[in-house]
Amino acid sequence: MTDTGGIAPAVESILATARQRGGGDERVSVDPRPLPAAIQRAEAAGRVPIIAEIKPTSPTTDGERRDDPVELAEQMVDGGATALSVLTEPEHFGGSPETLRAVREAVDVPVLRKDFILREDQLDTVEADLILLIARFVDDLDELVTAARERGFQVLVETHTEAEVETALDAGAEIIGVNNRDLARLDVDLSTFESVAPSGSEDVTLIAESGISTQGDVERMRAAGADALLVGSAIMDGDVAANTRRLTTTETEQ
Ligand SMILES: O=C(O)c1ccccc1NCC(=O)[C@H](O)[C@H](O)COP(=O)(O)O
Repeated sequence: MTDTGGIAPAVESILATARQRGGGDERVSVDPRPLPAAIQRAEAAGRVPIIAEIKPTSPTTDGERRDDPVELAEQMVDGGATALSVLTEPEHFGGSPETLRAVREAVDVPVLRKDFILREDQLDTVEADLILLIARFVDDLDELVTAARERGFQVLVETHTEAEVETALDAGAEIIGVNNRDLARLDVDLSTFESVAPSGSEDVTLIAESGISTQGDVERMRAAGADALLVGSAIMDGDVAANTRRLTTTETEQ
């Protein structure tokens, strides 16, 4: 694993269970719904491209939301979500591969599998349009990016530092997320995206992740170059359709 030094106990626990988790028996083959095209459609329709996350709970959330994930997904799409992110991690986030399967069947937007994937066999758990790989935790990013693409997945490489962005670009990443949440301390700082996101790379789709809750936050991340924003807690807390609509209809200048 690349670097797990000095990370929060909750994340140590997430990684320990991820190392134990098996993968699928059969290699998956995905015909993905393209994220860049979905982002373009949202922008043409005057909506901010938001990837709304179905996150029943997390180490930094109080309690668990037990609503039907398919209903939540449909409400997010009604609210204008460009894509969905579905947690499949069971122990710390209340997710499951079955949830993702059901959500992907019910909607027609791209669906990201949000999990802590460390090995190739874990790619074969369930079909998704995109898969998340966290640069900090994957041993050989090039190898896993290639393995994911061979299965048809689009790959979102998550970063938190400039060095990780370099690693992602070296691995040929075309979709890069900058997580404003520091997985070492679990604190969130929106200036992370502003300082770490690469500028001027037209070929890369840039996603600002975590800590986005207000229309001001949306404007700030868009002004810093985010093509799309990944939002979990602020959408899951309350009326998910209304929360999604509030963020997707923010006026931004790009
Ligand atoms: O969300 C957490 O508490 C968390 C804790 C430990 C590792 C990862 C965690 N979250 C993963 C994410 O990247 C977020 O779910 C996602 O970016 C949405 O963030 P937010 O909008 O702040 O819920």
